[in-house]
Amino acid sequence: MLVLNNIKKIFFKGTVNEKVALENLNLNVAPGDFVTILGSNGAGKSTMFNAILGAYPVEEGNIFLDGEDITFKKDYKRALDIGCIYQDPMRGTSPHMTIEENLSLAYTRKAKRSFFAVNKHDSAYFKELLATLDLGLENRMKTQIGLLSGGQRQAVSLLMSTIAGPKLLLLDEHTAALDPATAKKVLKITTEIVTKNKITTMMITHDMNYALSCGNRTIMMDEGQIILDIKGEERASMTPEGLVELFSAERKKQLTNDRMMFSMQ
Ligand SMILES: Nc1ncnc2c1ncn2[C@@H]1O[C@H](COP(=O)(O)OP(=O)(O)OP(=O)(O)O)[C@@H](O)[C@H]1O
Repeated sequence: MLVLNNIKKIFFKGTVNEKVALENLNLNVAPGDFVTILGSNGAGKSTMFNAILGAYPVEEGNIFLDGEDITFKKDYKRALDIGCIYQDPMRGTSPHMTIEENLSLAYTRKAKRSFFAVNKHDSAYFKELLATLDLGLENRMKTQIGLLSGGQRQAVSLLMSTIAGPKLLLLDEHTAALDPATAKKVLKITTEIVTKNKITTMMITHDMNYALSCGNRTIMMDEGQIILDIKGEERASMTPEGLVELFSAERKKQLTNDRMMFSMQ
């Protein structure tokens, strides 16, 4: 459902600061896949997401979503089909609007309905959705979202990003700024939401354990390319240590000398 075909992205092209961030990047994600993405700092993970989102044009290659070539499609049009949640809980929500107003904005955007006030029917639906988070937020629907904790905000962001049924959900280290217990809870909620709604998902993480425990496929990036792609039985029996060894062998380098920053809590 998502195909990346020979993607190349260069920053500061033709200058002394030229940086090839993605090169020969190929990926084929099947409908319903939940792909976790690992890689060292600067490997190109966020750049890949930005290329999919249309934040900037790519130098070479094509991007297909559900068979449609979206390579030259405007970012705001892609946003109707692709949800994204970032590390910073402040991003993606309107802090001075209430929880229910934020949900309503996300809900009505794709339906091309005007946003005036939250109607009773929608309000009941939002309450039901919030209750599934099990954070008590269904009783705080009139609370400004800026007053919520980081974890609560990320949980609401998950609802906002999935409420209009996106084709693809991109999670860019969306639990990295949360304490370990909250991160675990938000990941549990993430898995529940994407599984229930059958949303094709890609999640960047630096945590090897989460990379293997969430989703059905793990890819590892290095220098703008995918160097490992693990799924099925191989993944089911994979350990974080095994991943490190595989990565190490692939790069023919020892990870101790590497810039990789993986936590193995
Ligand atoms: N907007 C930009 N302008 C210039 N260079 C950029 C830009 N975005 C990314 N880069 C460069 O492209 C390379 C890949 O960066 P990217 O942010 O995709 O890495 P990453 O794998 O997401 O790393 P991290 O784990 O640290 O977030 C890096 O060398 C980075 O400095």
